Amino acid sequence: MPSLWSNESDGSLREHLVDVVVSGSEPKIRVHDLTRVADDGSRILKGVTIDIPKGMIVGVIGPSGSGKSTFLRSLNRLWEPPESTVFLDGEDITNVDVIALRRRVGMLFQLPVLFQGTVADNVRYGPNLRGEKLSDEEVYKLLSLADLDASFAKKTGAELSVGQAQRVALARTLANEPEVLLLDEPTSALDPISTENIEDVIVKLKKQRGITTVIVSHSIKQIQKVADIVCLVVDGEIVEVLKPSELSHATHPMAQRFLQLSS
Ligand SMILES: Nc1ncnc2c1ncn2[C@@H]1O[C@H](COP(=O)(O)OP(=O)(O)OP(=O)(O)O)[C@@H](O)[C@H]1O
Repeated sequence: MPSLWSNESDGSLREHLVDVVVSGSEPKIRVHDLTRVADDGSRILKGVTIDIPKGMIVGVIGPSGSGKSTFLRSLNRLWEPPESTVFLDGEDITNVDVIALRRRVGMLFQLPVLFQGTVADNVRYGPNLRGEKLSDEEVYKLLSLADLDASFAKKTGAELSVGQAQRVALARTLANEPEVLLLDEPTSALDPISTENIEDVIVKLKKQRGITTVIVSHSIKQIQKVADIVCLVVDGEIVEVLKPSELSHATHPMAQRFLQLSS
């Protein structure tokens, strides 16, 4: 159960991480002993413990069915975690109003689902719910942040490619000014160029806005491109935390096998 701040069993891991972690600062997200038991008694997550530093991009990789999505969904209560297991800025998220939480912790899925209406309507959706009306300029700015030009504002979902729709979904999420982005295989349905666009935007958001990001991906290449640190999940546990450039150093046998097959 590695923590980014300390790892009793592996001093070298701590050394590896010292230069990417801002030592001493409060983590943006703290996950402590998070366990999920399925109805049949099997454990989907087994005591996951990790601190996610503010402003960092954390990649989550691992074999299919290892619990990556369940972990991600627990961070904004799409799956309700037990009390006192997930904290945002030190506050137990089960005590935070769920709508407010999901504004602060936005999420993007594998396939974008746009609401009826235009792209601009979609981008305005969240602010509208709060009684805020975004100007055209504000909509264009959000589209630009997601690498779409202003001409998209009037289009409808039916006129967009999946990659463009995913960027609209991202702009809609960004309209809520999230502090954290959860990305669940956000490019697995996209072509290589759309994939690159989204990857570039993820890195830009970190640099320009300091958004803390957790990205689940099956692409080692993608994780190496965008992530600052990588969590290897095997059978409901985070078995290793590594720098992207050091993935080949993974020691857990299943993690090694997964990495060999994926590279
Ligand atoms: N609501 C649920 N009820 C029971 N079991 C579930 C539920 N959701 C997920 N599981 C099981 O939990 C395990 C982990 O699922 P999860 O989707 O988190 O894995 P994953 O690592 O994201 O997989 P993939 O890479 O294939 O998306 C799987 O065995 C899955 O069948």
